[in-house]
Amino acid sequence: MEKIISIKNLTYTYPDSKTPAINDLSLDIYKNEWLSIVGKNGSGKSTLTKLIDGLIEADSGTIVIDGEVINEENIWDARTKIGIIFQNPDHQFVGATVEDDVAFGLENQGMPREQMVKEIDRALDLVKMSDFKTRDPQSLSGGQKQRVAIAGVLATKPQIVIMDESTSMLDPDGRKKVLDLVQKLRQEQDLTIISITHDIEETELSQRIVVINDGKIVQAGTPSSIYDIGPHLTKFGLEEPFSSQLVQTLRNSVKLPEGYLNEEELKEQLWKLHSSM
Ligand SMILES: Nc1ncnc2c1ncn2[C@@H]1O[C@H](COP(=O)(O)OP(=O)(O)OP(=O)(O)O)[C@@H](O)[C@H]1O
Repeated sequence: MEKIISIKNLTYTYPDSKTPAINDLSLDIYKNEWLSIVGKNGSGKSTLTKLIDGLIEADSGTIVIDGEVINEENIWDARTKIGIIFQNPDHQFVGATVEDDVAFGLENQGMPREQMVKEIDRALDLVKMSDFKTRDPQSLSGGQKQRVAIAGVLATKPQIVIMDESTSMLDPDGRKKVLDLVQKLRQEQDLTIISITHDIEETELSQRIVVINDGKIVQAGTPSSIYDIGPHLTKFGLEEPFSSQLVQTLRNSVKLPEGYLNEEELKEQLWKLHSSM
């Protein structure tokens, strides 16, 4: 597997703080993977994002993006490879219409008008929002707003998309739709997804989870292996996933296979039990 980001011994302490927000953290992220970074409030997730995107500079350690050690000279080039989708889409809208909004990142790149129109259409088509081109972004639902925000990011053709609590303001249905879309785009557009969240439920579609606490990685593994530590997640200020809690409770009365079961697997097991009764 090819690395797209390689972080080594990264440490950062805010100027007015005594304890490091990121503390000797090392992490490799691979091309086309979906990595979830989870941790409670204040664990260091946003600081790590800011370091990766070059908004702040580490006190020590290195970040390699797409083969280049990041420094003051090449950070702007590295940033063009990264797109960030934030928690509250209202804070990212700058245009009066959906298409103006998607155009924003492209205008910043100085793209000629004709090519820009094509790119906007392509990006809106990818997120199935072409019919909303002339709408005021503020008039859209939360899920639609996030799809437009994703289009804005995709239009600039990043290799890496960082989702910073991007679905935390959506209802369960809106959240599922956005996460399914991200999964599809990851596969079709060969993107690397880094999703940052304090909500473990949001990580099911990712391939790997790292749990951070006090600026350090305290657990890493596949979603099943992380969900499997169930109640121990509370040690890091995280809630045990609902399906994992349910499985623990059901195990007291029915026989279920070992290990973590996701919702689909649990449904299947319960059907089997039901039909054998
Ligand atoms: N501008 C700042 N100045 C000083 N300390 C800061 C600043 N921003 C964050 N911190 C501290 O750094 C640590 C990590 O914060 P960070 O915002 O990275 O956490 P987080 O995991 O993103 O939290 P949340 O989920 O609440 O967004 C915390 O102890 C926080 O208080």
